Amino acid sequence: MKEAKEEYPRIGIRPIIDGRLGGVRESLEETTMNMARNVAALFERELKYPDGTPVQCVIADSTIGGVKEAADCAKKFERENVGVSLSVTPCWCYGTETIDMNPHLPKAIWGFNGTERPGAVYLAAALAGHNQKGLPAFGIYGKDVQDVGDLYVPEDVKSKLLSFARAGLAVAIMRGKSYLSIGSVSMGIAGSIVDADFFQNYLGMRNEYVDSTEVLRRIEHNIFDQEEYAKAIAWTKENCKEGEDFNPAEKQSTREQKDQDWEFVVKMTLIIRDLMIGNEKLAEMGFGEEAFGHNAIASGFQGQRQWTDFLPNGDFPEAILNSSFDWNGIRAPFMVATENDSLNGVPMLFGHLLTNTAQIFADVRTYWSPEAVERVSGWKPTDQAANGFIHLINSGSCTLDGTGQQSRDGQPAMKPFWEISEEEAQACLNATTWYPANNGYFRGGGYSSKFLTKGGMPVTMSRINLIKGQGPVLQIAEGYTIDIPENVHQILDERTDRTWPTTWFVPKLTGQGAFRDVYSVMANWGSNHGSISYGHVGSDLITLASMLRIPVCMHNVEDERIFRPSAWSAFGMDPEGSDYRACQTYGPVYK
Ligand SMILES: C[C@H](O)[C@@H](O)[C@@H](O)C(=O)CO
Ligand SMILES: [Mn+2]
Repeated sequence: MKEAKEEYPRIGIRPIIDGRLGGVRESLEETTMNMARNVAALFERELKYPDGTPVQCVIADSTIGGVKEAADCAKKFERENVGVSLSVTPCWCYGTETIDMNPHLPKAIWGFNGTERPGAVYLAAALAGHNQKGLPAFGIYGKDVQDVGDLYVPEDVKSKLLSFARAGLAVAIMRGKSYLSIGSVSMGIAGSIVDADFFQNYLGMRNEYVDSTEVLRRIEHNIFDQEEYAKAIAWTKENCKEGEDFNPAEKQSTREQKDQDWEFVVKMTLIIRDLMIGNEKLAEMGFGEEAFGHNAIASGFQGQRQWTDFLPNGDFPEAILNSSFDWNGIRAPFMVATENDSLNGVPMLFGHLLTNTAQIFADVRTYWSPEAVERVSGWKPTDQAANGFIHLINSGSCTLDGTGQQSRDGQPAMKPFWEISEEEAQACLNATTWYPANNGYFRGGGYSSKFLTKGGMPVTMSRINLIKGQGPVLQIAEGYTIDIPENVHQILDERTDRTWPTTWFVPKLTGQGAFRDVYSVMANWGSNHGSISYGHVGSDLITLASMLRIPVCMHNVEDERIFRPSAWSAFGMDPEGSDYRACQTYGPVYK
C-alpha cells in the first residue's frame, strides 16, 4: 500500500539568556546555545516517532533575551510545525519577558543547577509567571550542582526531559487527528457513545463516523486493492492456523462458508485500515474519495450486535490491525478499539504514542481470589499469584503482540515494530490459533484469536471514564502478566470462552485504597474494558494526563515517579486533590 509520509510535530527548544549586552550576554551566548544543542541531540538520540524515525528538534534562531526574540522564536516554531516547547537556560533571565505564551504547546523549562549563574532563579521566576498567567509549565532542575558549561545531562534531569518530551509529543501528534467510529453503540457500552466534546476539547481531535454498511459496500463492490488482497489471503492461509470448531454440530458452518469467512475478514482488514488512513491505490482504481481515508489515528468497530448477528465478526481485522505485522511485513500497529469503546481506544492511543508499541484491548473479566482458585482447581496460588489475579480476555480482537513472544534481554516483551525480528513476529503468529467464532454470540461467524500471554511482562492497564459533572478521569494500574500452572490455566480458561485470548494479570499492590488488594483493583475499575501497555508507563500516563487536564482517579505509581506541571503544587500538598483542583481550574486545553 502506498502511504503519504507523515509529517510529525517537532520539539522546539528555546535557549533563554540574560539580555544585558556589554558583557553578561556575550559571556553566556555559547554556553546557552550549547545547552540547547545538547538537549536537541539527546531527544534525537533517545526518542522516535511512531514510524520509527528520530524525533526532530528546532532551535530558536538566536538565544532569547527579551520579548522581541521570544516573538521571533514563536513565529519560527509556527512555521516549523513545533508541537512541544522546552526552554533551557544556565543563567538568570527575565521571566515573563522571555516565556513561551502559546497556550497549546506543552511547556517545560530546564534551569541548569550551577551557581556561577542562577539558572534556578530564572526557573522559579519564569514558573511563577507561567502560573500567574494560567499557562502551566513543567520545571526541571537537577538535584546536584554542576559546573558552568558542563554538557553532561544528569540522570534525574534526563528522565524528566524525556518524560516531558514523550508526553508532549503524544499531545501534539494526536491534535488534529480523528477517531473513526465504524458503526455506533455496541451492546449499550457507554464508551461507544462517542463523545465529540471530550475528543474536541480535551484531545484536540475530531470525530468521524461511518456506518458499518460502508465496509459491506466496499466488499461487495471490490473497493480495495486487489493485488494486496491476493497477497493477504495467501499470507493468512499460511500463517493463521484455524482451530477446531467448538460450536454444536448442528450450528457449525460448512467448510465452504468457513472459507468464505476467511476471505471476508481479510477484506474487512484492508477496508478498515483504508477507512482510517486512506490508500492511494484506491485513487488509481477510480475511487478518489475513498482514497483519502478519515485521517484517523485511532478507530473503533461496533461489531456487536447488528453486524455480528449478520456477518463475520471483527476479531480478525481488529487483532491484525492492532498487531505490529501483517502480510506487508513488520509495521506500526493501528489502534482499533473493539466494540467501538472509544474510552478504551483513547488509552490505547496514549499507550501507543508514549511507547510506540502495540496495545492489548481486553475485558477486565474475572477476579480470581486464591480461595476460589483453590476451590475449583485444587491449586493454592503462590508467589505473584498469592493474592489472586485478574483474568483479562476479550473476543479474540487483541493484538498478537500480546502473546509475549517477543523478547528483550531474554524476557518476554512487546516492542516498537522496528525492534521486532521476523522470527518474533512469526512466533506471535505461531502462538495464536483462530477458532471459528462462538456462534452463540456471533451468529454471523468469523474467527476469534486464541493465545495465552506469557507471564513475566511488566504492564500498565489504563482506562478513561466520563463522569457526568466531573468530566473525564484516567485510571492506571501497573502490574505484571503472570504464568499459572498449565492445568490450572486450562480449568479457569475453559470456564469462560476458550476461543478467546487470555492474559493473567496481577496489579502492584500498595496496601491502600483501590490497591489494598487485587479484588479492590477490579472492583474500582470504572468499566468493562482496560487497555494494557507493555512496561510500567504509569508515570508517563500521569504526565500526559496533566498536560490534557484529565485528573487521575486511581493509580499505583510511586510518589517519586510523578511529574506534573509546577502549578499543581499550588493546589495543595495532597497530590490527588491538587490534581483534581488544577484540572478543574484550567479545564480542557482546547475549550
Ligand atoms: C461476545 C460477548 O458479547 C463479548 O463481546 C462481551 O463479553 C464483551 O466483550 C463485553 O465487553
Ligand atoms: Mn469487551
